[in-house]
Amino acid sequence: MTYSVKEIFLTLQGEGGQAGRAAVFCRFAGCNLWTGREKDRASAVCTFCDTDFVGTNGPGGGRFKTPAALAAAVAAAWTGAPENRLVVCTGGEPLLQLDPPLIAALHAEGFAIAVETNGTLPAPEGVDWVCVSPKADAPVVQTSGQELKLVWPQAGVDPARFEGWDFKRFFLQPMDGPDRAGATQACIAYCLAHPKWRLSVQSHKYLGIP
Ligand SMILES: C[S@@+](CC[C@H](N)C(=O)[O-])C[C@H]1O[C@@H](n2cnc3c(N)ncnc32)[C@H](O)[C@@H]1O
Ligand SMILES: Nc1nc2[nH]cc(C(=O)O)c2c(=O)[nH]1
Ligand code: SF4
Ligand SMILES: [Mg+2]
Repeated sequence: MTYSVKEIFLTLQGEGGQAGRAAVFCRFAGCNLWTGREKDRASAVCTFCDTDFVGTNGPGGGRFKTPAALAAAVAAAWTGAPENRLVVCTGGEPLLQLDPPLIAALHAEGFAIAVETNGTLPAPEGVDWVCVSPKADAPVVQTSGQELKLVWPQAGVDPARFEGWDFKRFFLQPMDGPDRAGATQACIAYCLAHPKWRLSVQSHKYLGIP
């Protein structure tokens, strides 16, 4: 298949349990919960998205005709020493496009593969790190993985809803937007009262890195 990619860039993972780790981000174009157009935001299933995932015109983006071509572009973005290579497949919704041939090609380039997903599609075999971030009005089918990272507060979502799911760690990530400061205070208070949950700050936004 042809893969549509918005952008490919090297940075530090800013969020969750691998925060601080160097990674190539492969941001796939398109999402099943929002068109990405502002005029559709209010009527979308997911209304708080902080990301431009429309089109293939970002740095390193494009349409890749083969898994090997996309894996080579990811490898070319890795400029550090060869060990501990990590690619974070995000989007948009990466599980609309990440398929077994691409997983094989990324592994062949020496990468561990992480995904950031809304959980509405099953993760294929072979993904090394699954981060599910549930959205209030979108049924989740991927209820296991390395981390569950809930953007919070989300109207009508009690974190306790997810506590029986099969994840190694549970994170609350303050919702960025007009009241990020208030969301951060609410997440801190929740984690102090419910120590199953840890705080995930979007550290890249404070550091001024991508
Ligand atoms: C842009 S999404 C792409 C991956 C996938 N579609 C998903 O939602 O998990 C990447 C991460 O950013 C989180 N995110 C999106 N908008 C956010 C916001 N306004 N504040 C905090 N986190 C946000 C998502 O929940 C997800 O964990
Ligand atoms: N540095 C950095 N870390 C991230 N972790 C998840 C991100 C995403 O947009 O999926 C992201 C991102 O966009 N930048
Ligand atoms: S599911 Fe993810 S990519 Fe899609 S609109 Fe929501 S946060 Fe953005
Ligand atoms: Mg982001």
